[in-house]
Amino acid sequence: MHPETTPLDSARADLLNAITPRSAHENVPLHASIGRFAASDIISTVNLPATANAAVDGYAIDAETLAANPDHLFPIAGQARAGHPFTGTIAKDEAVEIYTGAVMPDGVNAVAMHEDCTRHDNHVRFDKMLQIGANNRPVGENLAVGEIILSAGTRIHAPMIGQLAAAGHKTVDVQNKLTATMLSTGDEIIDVMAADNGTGFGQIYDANRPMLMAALAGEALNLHDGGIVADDRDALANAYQAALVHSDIVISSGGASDGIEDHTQAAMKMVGAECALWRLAMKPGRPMAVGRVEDKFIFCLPGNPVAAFVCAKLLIMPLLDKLAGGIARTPLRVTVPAGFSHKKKPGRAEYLRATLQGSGKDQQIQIHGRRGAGVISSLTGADGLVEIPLDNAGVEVGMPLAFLPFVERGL
Ligand SMILES: Nc1nc2c(c(=O)[nH]1)N[C@H]1C(S)=C(S)[C@@H](COP(=O)(O)OP(=O)(O)OC[C@H]3O[C@@H](n4cnc5c(N)ncnc54)[C@H](O)[C@@H]3O)O[C@H]1N2
Ligand code: MOO
Repeated sequence: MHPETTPLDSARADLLNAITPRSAHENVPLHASIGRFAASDIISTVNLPATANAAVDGYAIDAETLAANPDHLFPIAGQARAGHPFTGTIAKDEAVEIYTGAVMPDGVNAVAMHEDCTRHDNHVRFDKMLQIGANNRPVGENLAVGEIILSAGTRIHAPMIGQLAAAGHKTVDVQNKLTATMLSTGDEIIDVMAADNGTGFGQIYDANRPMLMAALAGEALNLHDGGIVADDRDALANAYQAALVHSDIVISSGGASDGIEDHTQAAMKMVGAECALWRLAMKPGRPMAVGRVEDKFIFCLPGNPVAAFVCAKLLIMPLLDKLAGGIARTPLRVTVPAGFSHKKKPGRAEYLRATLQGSGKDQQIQIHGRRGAGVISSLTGADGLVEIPLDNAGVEVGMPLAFLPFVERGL
């Protein structure tokens, strides 16, 4: 008998609903706000640019004077460079030599590129007509007073840091980091960093903890290394309990299923966790479990490394966003035709590792690597995941499917 499973979307939605976001926040220097969640709206108190300025190198004039006198040889009244504004006065029939980024002086309203002008000593003739406002960047073109620079809950990325710096913000009010402990379970698992003599018969190196800690490293988390715990329910319960003292979340991998050596369910009970989810209708990732202890969460990832990685990305990351006071991210889904066929029974969504091949109309999704849930090499070199929906009974070439890109191939 197959146990009940929950579709990923409804599991994620229910868990998101069950989360009360943390509200503590702190002020951090601008450069340290990368990857953090804005704690409040930041409204611009400035116009950017603050003054109209030239968008090209050339000559600034009054466009109406030029329209009335196309052949006029404009005397050059002076020079305006970025950081060196022209502060003199300009008569209607005069021009200013101007460079990109220089403040537009009073009395001119358009800039001609020098390629479109003919210079005669200290005069210039314009070879083309100009519209008022041509080649100048108006006040507030980038950002106007009163506009939102950043909404509360937004995850701060590099362009936002650029915009905040441009608007004069030295610090940002961000949500506090969550604290998480990552541990691996299994009698067969040994720590690659601590092993002097390789693996013994039947032993394997811990791949999940280094991989998952690396995957979560940029996620506004204080990450603690909870080490490796034996296949023993008391040891696992003790490890959960110890981690819960200082962590908002505990993430374990392995022992999530219900074999004789799978102790996560029992250990969660022992620490008083209420089972908020057990078993997802997806492959890989079926044994995934989530327990809740007051406002803290225990995430029990399946032991198979690909299953652990996929569950961390698709289920845990959005939950962490919300828990940290941010807007839960929804992965980008791009619909692309399948370049492969695949047999599958309805009732379980599948997330296969994939690459995008070809371009334009010929772009197709191809399966990357071998298929098992333990095959880490299917993740290395993949561009992303392809989702084969739960109800789908198989894939034929040309069938449109959702492709979920990994960040490594995003910009
Ligand atoms: N009778 C059934 N057997 C299994 C089922 C099932 O429904 N009925 N589910 C299968 C699925 S699906 C998965 S996924 C696995 C996961 O189960 P567990 O979470 O209990 O994982 P383990 O048994 O502990 O380990 C599975 C596999 O992964 C290796 N592993 C574990 N931890 C690590 C680590 N830190 N680094 C590298 N590799 C790790 C472990 O050695 C096993 O090979 O269960 C299926 N079985
Ligand atoms: O669904 Mo398992 O999670 O095949 O690896």
